[in-house]
Amino acid sequence: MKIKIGTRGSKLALWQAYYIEDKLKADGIETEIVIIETKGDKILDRALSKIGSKGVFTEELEDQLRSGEIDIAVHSAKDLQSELADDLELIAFTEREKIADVLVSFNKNLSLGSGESFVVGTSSTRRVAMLRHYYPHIKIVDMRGNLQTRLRKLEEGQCDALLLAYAGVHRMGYHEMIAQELLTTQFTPPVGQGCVAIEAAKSLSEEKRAAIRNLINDDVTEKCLIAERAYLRKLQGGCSIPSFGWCVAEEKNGELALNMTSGIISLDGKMIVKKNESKSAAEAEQLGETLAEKVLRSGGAEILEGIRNNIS
Ligand SMILES: NCc1[nH]cc(CCC(=O)O)c1CC(=O)O
Repeated sequence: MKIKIGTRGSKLALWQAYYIEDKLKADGIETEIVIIETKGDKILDRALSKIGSKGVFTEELEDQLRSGEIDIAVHSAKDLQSELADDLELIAFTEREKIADVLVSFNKNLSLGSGESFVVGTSSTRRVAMLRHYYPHIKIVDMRGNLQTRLRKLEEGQCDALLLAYAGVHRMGYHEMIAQELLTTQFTPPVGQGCVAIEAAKSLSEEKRAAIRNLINDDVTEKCLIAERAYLRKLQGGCSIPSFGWCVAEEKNGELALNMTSGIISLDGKMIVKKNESKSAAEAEQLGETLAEKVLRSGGAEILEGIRNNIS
């Protein structure tokens, strides 16, 4: 059996693809990595929220899944749309690593809470809004591009620090530049952060599908991701909406219990809705949906409408 692994060409994407490849190879499966450039990789001069359309980082990969050019596509779970086309599915989720956001800088003494004002580069609407909400004295500059591009901009002095996901920083080996790990109570992560997901066409052979699931999937992470993605789907927020959703699993009396915190924040950081709820792992999907309903009912719908008017 040979499994063809499709991936974007960024260093982070390649790290993830090799990570998956290693797990398959360890079981004697033959693999091939196919690098595919997406629209999101090509267009670097516009804010992502302005390119706007769904799937700018996934469309080309999905076309090749359908044609059988590749068997699986490897993604950061965070970058995936909440709804996939009917002929595609997510067949595995890797065990999640630390989900926090981190402040990365050449100056390790920087801290958001110090009261000192400095310039943070980020392009994530969620991070911008949370900075405005919790740390209004911080100046923000828009910073797109892959991790290496952003670090170069940091080096050139376009900002004093970057706000990034620990997972990416760790995978790229920039660990020692972490000045501060942010509190998850403030910077609650977005749906999927820290997890690698495997996408496949439903037409993939059962033999391959089973082998991949068996070697890659972490059952506990999968439950959490099902809840988180149900939240995102019900909220109808794309990846450019500053929503967040983080589900944690815990063994309780021999049963897996899920606890999830999710919400949405206005772009200016002035309004934030955050809700928490628990359910059994068997009700993962309902957990996400219930939370979305709660968030929407408690002011989330108004925030979402404001954001839509602003972005379009
Ligand atoms: N949107 C870019 C992106 N997609 C996945 C990661 C990091 C890895 C992860 O969260 O799994 C990053 C970089 C970042 O947000 O700092």
